[in-house]
Amino acid sequence: MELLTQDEYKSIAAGLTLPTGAFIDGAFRPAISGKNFETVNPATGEKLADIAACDAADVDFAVEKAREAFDDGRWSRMHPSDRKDILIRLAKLMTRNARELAVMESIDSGKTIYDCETVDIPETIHCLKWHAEAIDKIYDQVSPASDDHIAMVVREPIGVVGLVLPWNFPLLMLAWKIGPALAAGCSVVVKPATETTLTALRLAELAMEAGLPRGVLNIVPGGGADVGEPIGRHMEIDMVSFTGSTVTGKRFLTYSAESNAKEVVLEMGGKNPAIVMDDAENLDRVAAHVVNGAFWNMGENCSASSRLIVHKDVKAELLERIAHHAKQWNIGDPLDPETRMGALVSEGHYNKVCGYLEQAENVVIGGNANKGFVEATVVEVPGNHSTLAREEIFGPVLSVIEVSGFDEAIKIANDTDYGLCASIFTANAKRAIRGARAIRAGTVTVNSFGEGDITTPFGGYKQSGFGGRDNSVHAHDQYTQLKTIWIDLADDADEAID
Ligand SMILES: NC(=O)C1=CN([C@@H]2O[C@H](COP(=O)(O)OP(=O)(O)OC[C@H]3O[C@@H](n4cnc5c(N)ncnc54)[C@H](O)[C@@H]3O)[C@@H](O)[C@H]2O)C=CC1
Ligand code: BAL
Repeated sequence: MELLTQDEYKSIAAGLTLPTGAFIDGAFRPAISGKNFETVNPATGEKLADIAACDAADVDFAVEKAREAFDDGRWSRMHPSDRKDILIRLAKLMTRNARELAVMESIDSGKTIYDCETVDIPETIHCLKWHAEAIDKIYDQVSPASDDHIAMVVREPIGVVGLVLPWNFPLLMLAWKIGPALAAGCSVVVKPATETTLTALRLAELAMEAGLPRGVLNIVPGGGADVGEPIGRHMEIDMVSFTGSTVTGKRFLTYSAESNAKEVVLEMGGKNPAIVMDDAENLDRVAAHVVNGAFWNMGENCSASSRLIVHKDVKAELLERIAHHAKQWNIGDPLDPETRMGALVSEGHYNKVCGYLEQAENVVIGGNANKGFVEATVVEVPGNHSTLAREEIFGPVLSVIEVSGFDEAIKIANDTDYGLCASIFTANAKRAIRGARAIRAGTVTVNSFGEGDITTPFGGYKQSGFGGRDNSVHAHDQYTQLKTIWIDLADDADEAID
């Protein structure tokens, strides 16, 4: 899609109708308490809307409606091909409304319109379509059996699912979860991040237009303690899938243990290493990847390459080239299509990132911050023990650690509580494969930065992930459970039971 001008985007933003109610049982509603919370544009500080501030009572209502929908089979027992048709209709409606969704996402989150138009919205649509297309092609199984029995292994939707979302890719993370959950036949209760609720509400409206039966997709806006915790502790929710910080993710294990032992899938933080060895080819290209990995989406990305582990012999040249590429990541109005770095998501998060910048003693590139915007920053750190090398900053801050050899690089890469993503830049194929195997992370890219695509599973080792994977057919495992149906075929079956 061709990009518009800044003025054209501003005019779309000014004309948007923003959804403000909770979306439960197919309709927008105020919170039962009547309370609201403000959502603001982090790039300007302007209030955008007052949104229903839900709590446990709204969660109960949404779960009741989701359970009703699941149990009467209006979606869970619909023929998979019919579910597919409705989800594809939703994807088409999103395509028709892509521009509006991109602008809404940008003003609500501070993300650049460039990213919203070229990545977030198209990837969201692709994700929904992909899972819809997959669902009538995933087969149940018949087990290898003796003559005396036949056993079927049937995949059933898990039931009512709670989805608790982060603010860094609001629509895309929603799609990563509702794509497979709805395709599988589940009913869902979604809690968007408080900072970024608007596009989830709009998507729910489009889903109704596409023909999704009421009660199947419910969006309950509100705070973590008010809505997230009641979802985690709900006795009628069968499974929760969460993306966000490790601290909050772990709480869901407690909620589950203290309620109904619901299944929990957690996609959490990262402190992802990019290893650059002395034999890496084309340092300019490597620098472009490292910069993209560190600064894309203002570093508000769980898979951001936030630790550069670089061989001492190539460090100086690589940093020079990184400085050159970092200059192209200009800060500006997120609605200007030329802008590559927008505003951080909230004042609170901006202050947190600035707190880390204050700890930086050896700033090589950038280091400045102003009113919600932070420059692409590269910091040399004394070693992997420093705070900047260990904690997830979730901002555009790249910490550089110098090493003298491959084994040392791998050891440092693994010296972290996290294990989400990693990349290795080397021309030596054996090193690349040995490194990829040795690094304890869910995704390792070689001579590139990335997190794979919809066809490949995404999730973390160690404290980056728990219980399952997003993306690919493996994502369907989260939202389904296996049932064995065993049938005795022996002539004397009745006697055998006695
Ligand atoms: N891995 C990732 O993709 C993300 C990581 N983060 C990290 O987390 C840090 C804090 O950001 P937050 O927005 O506070 O992340 P968070 O992990 O606290 O929030 C994620 C979701 O959990 C909900 N939540 C918060 N507290 C909860 C509770 N006690 N019980 C149930 N649900 C709860 C939030 O409302 C949001 O919907 C960031 O600075 C960043 O480092 C944040 C967002 C995404
Ligand atoms: N990068 C997609 C997953 C996340 O940041 O939460």
